[in-house]
Amino acid sequence: MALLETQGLTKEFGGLTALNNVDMAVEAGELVSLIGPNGAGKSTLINTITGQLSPTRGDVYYDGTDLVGMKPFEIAQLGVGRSFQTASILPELTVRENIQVASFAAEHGSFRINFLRRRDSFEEVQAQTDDILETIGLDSEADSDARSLPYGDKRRLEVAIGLATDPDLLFMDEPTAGMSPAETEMTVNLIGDLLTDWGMTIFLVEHDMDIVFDVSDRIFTLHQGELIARGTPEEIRDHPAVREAYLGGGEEA
Ligand SMILES: Nc1ncnc2c1ncn2[C@@H]1O[C@H](COP(=O)(O)OP(=O)(O)OP(=O)(O)O)[C@@H](O)[C@H]1O
Repeated sequence: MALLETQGLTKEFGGLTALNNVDMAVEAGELVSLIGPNGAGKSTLINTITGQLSPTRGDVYYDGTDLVGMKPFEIAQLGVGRSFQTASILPELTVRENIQVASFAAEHGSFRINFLRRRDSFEEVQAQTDDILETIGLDSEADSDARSLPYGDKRRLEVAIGLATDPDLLFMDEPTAGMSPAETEMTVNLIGDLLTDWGMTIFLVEHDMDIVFDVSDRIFTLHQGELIARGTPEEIRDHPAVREAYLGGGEEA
Protein backbone atom coordinates (compact mmCIF):
# COMPACT_ATOMS: atom_id res chain seq x y z
CA MET A 1 0.00 0.00 0.00
CA ALA A 2 1.12 3.55 -0.72
CA LEU A 3 2.00 5.88 2.18
CA LEU A 4 -1.21 7.84 1.61
CA GLU A 5 -4.27 6.58 -0.20
CA THR A 6 -7.74 7.95 -0.68
CA GLN A 7 -10.47 5.64 -1.89
CA GLY A 8 -13.73 7.00 -3.24
CA LEU A 9 -13.28 10.16 -1.20
CA THR A 10 -16.38 12.31 -1.48
CA LYS A 11 -17.38 15.49 0.30
CA GLU A 12 -20.73 17.16 -0.13
CA PHE A 13 -21.68 20.55 1.26
CA GLY A 14 -25.45 20.53 1.08
CA GLY A 15 -26.22 20.12 -2.62
CA LEU A 16 -22.65 20.87 -3.72
CA THR A 17 -20.27 17.98 -4.37
CA ALA A 18 -16.89 19.51 -3.57
CA LEU A 19 -15.06 16.18 -3.93
CA ASN A 20 -16.38 13.36 -6.05
CA ASN A 21 -15.03 9.85 -5.63
CA VAL A 22 -11.35 10.78 -5.48
CA ASP A 23 -8.87 7.88 -5.59
CA MET A 24 -5.26 8.89 -5.19
CA ALA A 25 -2.08 7.34 -3.91
CA VAL A 26 1.14 8.97 -2.77
CA GLU A 27 4.30 6.92 -2.32
CA ALA A 28 6.82 7.56 0.45
CA GLY A 29 9.52 10.04 -0.56
CA GLU A 30 7.55 11.58 -3.42
CA LEU A 31 6.80 15.21 -4.00
CA VAL A 32 3.32 15.43 -5.44
CA SER A 33 1.50 18.61 -6.33
CA LEU A 34 -2.21 19.22 -6.44
CA ILE A 35 -3.38 21.77 -8.98
CA GLY A 36 -6.75 22.92 -10.21
CA PRO A 37 -8.67 26.13 -10.86
CA ASN A 38 -10.21 28.15 -8.02
CA GLY A 39 -12.97 26.19 -6.29
CA ALA A 40 -11.75 22.84 -7.71
CA GLY A 41 -11.76 21.27 -4.25
CA LYS A 42 -8.06 21.40 -3.32
CA SER A 43 -8.55 22.77 0.20
CA THR A 44 -11.47 20.43 0.77
CA LEU A 45 -9.32 17.45 -0.23
CA ILE A 46 -6.53 18.37 2.16
CA ASN A 47 -8.90 19.22 5.00
CA THR A 48 -10.62 15.88 4.54
CA ILE A 49 -7.31 14.02 4.69
CA THR A 50 -5.97 15.89 7.73
CA GLY A 51 -9.18 15.63 9.75
CA GLN A 52 -10.44 19.22 9.63
CA LEU A 53 -13.44 17.94 7.65
CA SER A 54 -15.04 14.51 7.69
CA PRO A 55 -15.80 12.98 4.31
CA THR A 56 -19.35 12.22 3.28
CA ARG A 57 -18.11 8.92 1.86
CA GLY A 58 -14.83 7.17 1.23
CA ASP A 59 -11.64 6.33 3.06
CA VAL A 60 -8.24 7.80 3.71
CA TYR A 61 -5.36 5.50 4.62
CA TYR A 62 -2.06 6.73 5.97
CA ASP A 63 0.56 4.03 6.35
CA GLY A 64 -2.28 1.51 6.45
CA THR A 65 -4.31 3.32 9.14
CA ASP A 66 -7.79 4.56 8.27
CA LEU A 67 -7.84 8.24 9.22
CA VAL A 68 -11.56 8.77 8.83
CA GLY A 69 -13.06 9.73 12.17
CA MET A 70 -9.72 10.68 13.72
CA LYS A 71 -9.12 14.15 15.12
CA PRO A 72 -6.59 16.47 13.48
CA PHE A 73 -4.13 16.18 16.39
CA GLU A 74 -4.33 12.38 16.27
CA ILE A 75 -3.58 12.47 12.54
CA ALA A 76 -0.68 14.86 13.20
CA GLN A 77 0.73 12.42 15.74
CA LEU A 78 0.76 9.66 13.15
CA GLY A 79 3.19 11.81 11.16
CA VAL A 80 0.99 13.94 8.92
CA GLY A 81 1.87 17.63 9.16
CA ARG A 82 0.56 20.76 7.53
CA SER A 83 2.15 24.07 6.76
CA PHE A 84 -0.63 26.45 5.91
CA GLN A 85 -1.07 30.15 5.48
CA THR A 86 -3.65 29.97 8.20
CA ALA A 87 -1.18 28.34 10.61
CA SER A 88 -1.47 29.92 13.98
CA ILE A 89 1.63 32.01 14.43
CA LEU A 90 1.47 33.54 17.91
CA PRO A 91 2.66 37.07 17.17
CA GLU A 92 3.65 38.03 20.71
CA LEU A 93 5.94 35.01 21.12
CA THR A 94 9.43 34.67 19.71
CA VAL A 95 10.21 32.54 16.66
CA ARG A 96 11.73 29.86 18.91
CA GLU A 97 8.74 29.87 21.27
CA ASN A 98 6.32 29.48 18.37
CA ILE A 99 8.08 26.30 17.27
CA GLN A 100 8.27 24.99 20.84
CA VAL A 101 4.58 25.60 21.46
CA ALA A 102 3.72 23.65 18.31
CA SER A 103 6.08 20.90 19.35
CA PHE A 104 4.55 20.52 22.82
CA ALA A 105 1.02 20.85 21.48
CA ALA A 106 1.73 17.89 19.21
CA GLU A 107 2.42 15.74 22.28
CA HIS A 108 -1.09 16.08 23.59
CA GLY A 109 -2.48 12.58 23.98
CA SER A 110 0.67 11.00 22.62
CA PHE A 111 0.76 8.11 25.12
CA ARG A 112 -2.53 6.96 23.80
CA ILE A 113 -1.82 7.45 20.14
CA ASN A 114 1.81 6.79 19.48
CA PHE A 115 4.21 6.60 22.37
CA LEU A 116 7.19 6.25 20.03
CA ARG A 117 6.71 9.84 18.94
CA ARG A 118 6.65 11.13 22.50
CA ARG A 119 9.37 13.66 23.19
CA ASP A 120 10.62 12.95 26.65
CA SER A 121 12.13 16.15 27.78
CA PHE A 122 12.37 19.84 27.34
CA GLU A 123 15.96 19.31 26.14
CA GLU A 124 14.73 17.09 23.36
CA VAL A 125 12.29 19.75 22.21
CA GLN A 126 15.08 22.35 22.39
CA ALA A 127 17.34 20.22 20.20
CA GLN A 128 14.57 19.61 17.69
CA THR A 129 13.73 23.33 17.65
CA ASP A 130 17.37 24.20 16.96
CA ASP A 131 17.38 21.69 14.10
CA ILE A 132 14.27 23.22 12.58
CA LEU A 133 15.56 26.79 13.00
CA GLU A 134 18.74 25.87 11.17
CA THR A 135 16.96 24.00 8.38
CA ILE A 136 14.53 26.85 7.82
CA GLY A 137 17.30 29.45 8.07
CA LEU A 138 15.64 31.37 10.87
CA ASP A 139 18.35 30.76 13.49
CA SER A 140 19.44 34.39 13.51
CA GLU A 141 15.83 35.41 14.18
CA ALA A 142 15.20 32.81 16.89
CA ASP A 143 14.70 35.37 19.66
CA SER A 144 12.80 37.96 17.61
CA ASP A 145 9.10 38.43 18.22
CA ALA A 146 7.17 36.66 15.45
CA ARG A 147 5.19 39.85 14.76
CA SER A 148 8.37 41.74 13.82
CA LEU A 149 9.38 39.32 11.04
CA PRO A 150 9.24 40.39 7.42
CA TYR A 151 6.58 38.65 5.30
CA GLY A 152 8.84 35.98 3.78
CA ASP A 153 10.22 35.01 7.19
CA LYS A 154 6.69 34.73 8.58
CA ARG A 155 5.86 32.30 5.80
CA ARG A 156 8.97 30.30 6.64
CA LEU A 157 7.97 30.27 10.30
CA GLU A 158 4.71 28.64 9.17
CA VAL A 159 6.77 25.87 7.58
CA ALA A 160 8.80 25.60 10.80
CA ILE A 161 5.59 25.22 12.81
CA GLY A 162 4.53 22.48 10.38
CA LEU A 163 7.83 20.69 11.01
CA ALA A 164 7.44 20.91 14.79
CA THR A 165 5.03 17.98 14.79
CA ASP A 166 7.84 15.87 13.28
CA PRO A 167 5.92 14.84 10.16
CA ASP A 168 6.83 12.19 7.62
CA LEU A 169 4.27 13.60 5.20
CA LEU A 170 3.93 17.38 4.97
CA PHE A 171 1.08 19.25 3.28
CA MET A 172 2.18 22.67 2.07
CA ASP A 173 -0.39 25.19 0.94
CA GLU A 174 1.02 27.74 -1.47
CA PRO A 175 4.29 28.09 0.42
CA THR A 176 5.60 30.77 -1.97
CA ALA A 177 2.47 32.93 -2.30
CA GLY A 178 3.34 36.61 -2.08
CA MET A 179 7.08 35.97 -1.86
CA SER A 180 9.81 37.87 -3.68
CA PRO A 181 11.82 35.91 -6.28
CA ALA A 182 14.69 35.52 -3.78
CA GLU A 183 12.35 34.28 -1.04
CA THR A 184 10.70 31.93 -3.53
CA GLU A 185 14.05 30.47 -4.50
CA MET A 186 14.92 29.96 -0.84
CA THR A 187 11.63 28.16 -0.25
CA VAL A 188 12.07 25.92 -3.30
CA ASN A 189 15.54 25.01 -1.99
CA LEU A 190 14.03 24.33 1.43
CA ILE A 191 11.49 21.96 -0.11
CA GLY A 192 14.39 20.13 -1.78
CA ASP A 193 16.17 19.86 1.60
CA LEU A 194 13.07 18.47 3.28
CA LEU A 195 12.87 15.78 0.63
CA THR A 196 16.51 14.80 0.55
CA ASP A 197 17.89 15.58 4.03
CA TRP A 198 14.75 14.94 6.09
CA GLY A 199 13.42 12.13 3.88
CA MET A 200 9.97 13.66 3.84
CA THR A 201 7.07 13.06 1.53
CA ILE A 202 5.58 16.36 0.38
CA PHE A 203 2.10 17.18 -0.85
CA LEU A 204 2.12 20.64 -2.35
CA VAL A 205 -0.77 22.87 -3.35
CA GLU A 206 0.63 25.61 -5.52
CA HIS A 207 -0.69 28.01 -8.11
CA ASP A 208 2.72 28.91 -9.54
CA MET A 209 3.01 26.44 -12.41
CA ASP A 210 6.72 27.10 -12.93
CA ILE A 211 7.35 25.81 -9.43
CA VAL A 212 4.92 22.92 -9.80
CA PHE A 213 6.50 21.70 -13.04
CA ASP A 214 9.98 22.25 -11.65
CA VAL A 215 9.76 20.37 -8.34
CA SER A 216 7.04 17.72 -8.67
CA ASP A 217 7.55 14.02 -9.20
CA ARG A 218 3.86 13.73 -10.04
CA ILE A 219 0.95 16.10 -10.38
CA PHE A 220 -2.72 15.57 -9.59
CA THR A 221 -5.30 17.81 -11.23
CA LEU A 222 -8.68 18.47 -9.68
CA HIS A 223 -11.56 20.10 -11.50
CA GLN A 224 -15.01 20.56 -9.98
CA GLY A 225 -14.23 17.96 -7.35
CA GLU A 226 -13.06 15.31 -9.82
CA LEU A 227 -9.53 14.09 -10.31
CA ILE A 228 -9.25 14.65 -14.05
CA ALA A 229 -5.57 13.91 -14.58
CA ARG A 230 -2.52 12.53 -12.85
CA GLY A 231 0.99 12.04 -14.11
CA THR A 232 4.49 13.38 -14.42
CA PRO A 233 5.00 17.07 -15.19
CA GLU A 234 5.57 16.12 -18.85
CA GLU A 235 2.31 14.18 -18.95
CA ILE A 236 0.33 16.95 -17.28
CA ARG A 237 1.75 19.90 -19.19
CA ASP A 238 0.08 18.92 -22.45
CA HIS A 239 -2.85 17.02 -21.05
CA PRO A 240 -5.99 18.10 -22.93
CA ALA A 241 -8.31 17.81 -19.91
CA VAL A 242 -5.96 19.97 -17.82
CA ARG A 243 -5.72 22.64 -20.47
CA GLU A 244 -9.48 22.58 -20.88
CA ALA A 245 -10.05 22.88 -17.11
CA TYR A 246 -7.83 25.95 -16.87
CA LEU A 247 -9.04 27.62 -20.04
CA GLY A 248 -12.65 26.88 -19.13
CA GLY A 249 -12.00 28.36 -15.66
CA GLY A 250 -10.58 31.51 -17.21
CA GLU A 251 -7.09 30.90 -15.81
CA GLU A 252 -3.86 30.15 -17.54
CA ALA A 253 -2.05 26.92 -16.86
N1 LIG B 1 -17.39 24.84 4.34
C1 LIG B 1 -17.96 24.91 3.13
N2 LIG B 1 -19.29 25.00 3.00
C2 LIG B 1 -19.87 25.05 1.77
N3 LIG B 1 -19.18 25.01 0.61
C3 LIG B 1 -17.84 24.92 0.68
C4 LIG B 1 -17.16 24.88 1.94
N4 LIG B 1 -15.82 24.79 1.69
C5 LIG B 1 -15.68 24.79 0.35
N5 LIG B 1 -16.89 24.88 -0.25
C6 LIG B 1 -17.14 24.86 -1.71
O1 LIG B 1 -16.53 23.69 -2.20
C7 LIG B 1 -15.91 23.94 -3.47
C8 LIG B 1 -14.43 23.61 -3.38
O2 LIG B 1 -13.79 24.59 -2.57
P1 LIG B 1 -12.25 24.53 -2.18
O3 LIG B 1 -11.98 25.67 -1.25
O4 LIG B 1 -11.91 23.17 -1.70
O5 LIG B 1 -11.53 24.80 -3.57
P2 LIG B 1 -10.00 25.14 -3.87
O6 LIG B 1 -9.60 24.32 -5.03
O7 LIG B 1 -9.20 25.00 -2.62
O8 LIG B 1 -10.08 26.67 -4.31
P3 LIG B 1 -8.97 27.85 -4.21
O9 LIG B 1 -7.90 27.54 -5.21
O10 LIG B 1 -9.76 29.06 -4.61
O11 LIG B 1 -8.50 27.89 -2.79
C9 LIG B 1 -16.19 25.40 -3.80
O12 LIG B 1 -17.33 25.45 -4.62
C10 LIG B 1 -16.47 26.02 -2.44
O13 LIG B 1 -17.34 27.11 -2.56
